[in-house]
Amino acid sequence: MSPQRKIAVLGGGAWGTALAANSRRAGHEVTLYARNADTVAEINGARTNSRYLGDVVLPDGIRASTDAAEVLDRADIVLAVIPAQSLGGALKELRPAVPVEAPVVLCAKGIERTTGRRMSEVARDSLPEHRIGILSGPSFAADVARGLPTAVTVATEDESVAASLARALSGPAFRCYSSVDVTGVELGGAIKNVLAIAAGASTGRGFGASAQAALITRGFAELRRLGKAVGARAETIMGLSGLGDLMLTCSSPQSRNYSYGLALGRGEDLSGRPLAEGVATAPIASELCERLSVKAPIIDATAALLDGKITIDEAVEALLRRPLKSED
Ligand SMILES: NC(=O)C1=CN([C@@H]2O[C@H](COP(=O)(O)OP(=O)(O)OC[C@H]3O[C@@H](n4cnc5c(N)ncnc54)[C@H](O)[C@@H]3O)[C@@H](O)[C@H]2O)C=CC1
Ligand SMILES: O=C(CO)COP(=O)(O)O
Repeated sequence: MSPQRKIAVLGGGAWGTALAANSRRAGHEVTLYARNADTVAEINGARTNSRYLGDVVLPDGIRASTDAAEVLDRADIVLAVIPAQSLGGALKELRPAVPVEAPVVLCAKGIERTTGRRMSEVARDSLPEHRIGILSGPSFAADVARGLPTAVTVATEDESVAASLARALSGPAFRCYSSVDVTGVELGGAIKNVLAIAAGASTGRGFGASAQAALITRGFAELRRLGKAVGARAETIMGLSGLGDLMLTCSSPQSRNYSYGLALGRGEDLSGRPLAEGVATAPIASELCERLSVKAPIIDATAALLDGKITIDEAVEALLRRPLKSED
């Protein structure tokens, strides 16, 4: 076990709470910042976060607060678990309270809709003096909060910082691999959400398991091409944060993105659903592919579908009618 550190978690949703539970099980002092006073009271009192994690009981000793400065005071490691589209603004606001020595590990999966920036680019702008890391991989919050076995990747540009973060964040059932490929790790997490919406929509519409497998595999080819274009390592795209997370997210209704796609495919009402990061990431991922001349028909079709420009039937028909080509 690594020496005890103080870990400050920013964000009191499903993933922030699950990572706080994991950090506590790994033996650290853990504080958690949530904006909602009821959430804070529930975590500190009943040791639950029922809105996001049902009846899962959290380990003893997590101290939640609505006071970000108190949570961040003397932190050795900061886990930023704020949704992708809010991350930049939140970090800018919190900047004076974030200790400069503490690496800031970003745990959101998305691309900023208005700028096309990946999470590390967003954070470097908001926190220019801090070391920035990414944590990503196949990991449902409910599984991690319950202490079920999980493996993820933690990346920073500095190899020794990545290794030290992986040691610190690994817990009894949570295994962190380290990486220096920040771009690759964050890209996989963002794109798999878009592809999960596509897979869910196809299945929800009744196109069957073969179509779903084809979408996942050809979607993965798009991720590989995009990864190459932005300088990600092929091994990373093949790893936990790429292929691993794609497999998980595209195959389980536990995923909010896959479930969003399922509901879309079934023609259900989409209002008031839980966070599905792929909805905001799809259009900007499609734009990014176009800008980089990366062929990404599934990402493009998902963006068009979400925008109401085409129906699922039209999207699938257009994908099937593309000129035949060699498999690459
Ligand atoms: N839930 C999961 O299984 C996993 C989620 N993630 C990623 O983690 C990120 C967060 O997801 P969840 O925690 O699951 O979402 P969630 O919807 O459960 O919670 C989001 C939390 O962020 C808070 N928040 C929003 N804007 C904020 C701001 N400006 N300042 C402070 N707090 C703010 C909300 O109040 C809420 O408590 C997403 O990017 C998601 O893709 C990654 C791995 C697993
Ligand atoms: O990122 C996740 C699993 O690794 C969680 O996926 P959803 O956000 O689709 O629930």
